[in-house]
Amino acid sequence: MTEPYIKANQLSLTIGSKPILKELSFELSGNKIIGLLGRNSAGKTSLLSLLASYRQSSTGTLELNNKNIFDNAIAMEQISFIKEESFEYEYDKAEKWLKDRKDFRPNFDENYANHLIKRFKIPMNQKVYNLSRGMKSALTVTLGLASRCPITIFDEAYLGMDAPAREIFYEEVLKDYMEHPRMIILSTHLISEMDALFEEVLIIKEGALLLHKKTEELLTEGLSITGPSEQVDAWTNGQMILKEQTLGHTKSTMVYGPITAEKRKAASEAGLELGPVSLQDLFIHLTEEGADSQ
Ligand SMILES: Nc1ncnc2c1ncn2[C@@H]1O[C@H](COP(=O)(O)OP(=O)(O)OP(=O)(O)O)[C@@H](O)[C@H]1O
Repeated sequence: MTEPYIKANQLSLTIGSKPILKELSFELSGNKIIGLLGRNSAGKTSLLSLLASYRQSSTGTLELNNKNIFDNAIAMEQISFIKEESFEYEYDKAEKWLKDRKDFRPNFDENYANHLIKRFKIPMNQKVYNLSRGMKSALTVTLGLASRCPITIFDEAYLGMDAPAREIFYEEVLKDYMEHPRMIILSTHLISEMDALFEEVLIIKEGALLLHKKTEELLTEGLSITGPSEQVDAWTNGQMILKEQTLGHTKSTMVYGPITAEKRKAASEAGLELGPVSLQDLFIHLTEEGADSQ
């Protein structure tokens, strides 16, 4: 199949009178791992539900390879949407649950599924509703990874897992993506553990798209600058300031936005210390009430 190309144009979702998603326009193309970041209630699940055709947008368009996604059987075959499930009424054993689903997934790799079952130690002879929350997550994640759909969406499906299990998940996402490239979209608000996975990120805030950038580019636009307060203030004047901390006469300020080579040179000439900012820090401060990106 050709590499996926998703285009959203002025995409909005209103439920009742509540605007949930507000005129989002973006393009996602090619095989890559994409992070969809947003605070609680930002609209991540709502956006992913539109992508997976679980919902129809109120206005705007959403296309896969230039065809409307909603009600499009071809698009449906190419998208796998994995989210945390409570499975309250899932009385089948885990092995039957997985078997019933794999038949609808043409790229499903049984050997790989078995490998994941062993790594996550999923008790496949137990009834699904009886599995622990972490094992339910591991089961859905196994389905998502082993299905090898051209567009695989994980909507915080790994939240129920403990730290070692999440580590396995991150390792497997990366390893399997390298061997079988596809578009993988991971939504999360737990960024520090996952930032190394994302080639690009979309950040949504209160239903609107705050930014969509390559992770590398985003990270070069965040900078912490430390030194004598007056000099730091002079240097950061005119920059978008995300955070300031002062200790005695020393100040550390986090800024965001394009920084010219001359400005960097001026900082080193003034003896100011420039340091990187993590994706998590950028996310926290860019999505704060009152903050606005450029
Ligand atoms: N069916 C619905 N009816 C009314 N409001 C809804 C419905 N579904 C979602 N919302 C609202 O839309 C907003 C976005 O919810 P959504 O689940 O998409 O956010 P999220 O970013 O995935 O949040 P979280 O990280 O907490 O899971 C929330 O305010 C939520 O209450």
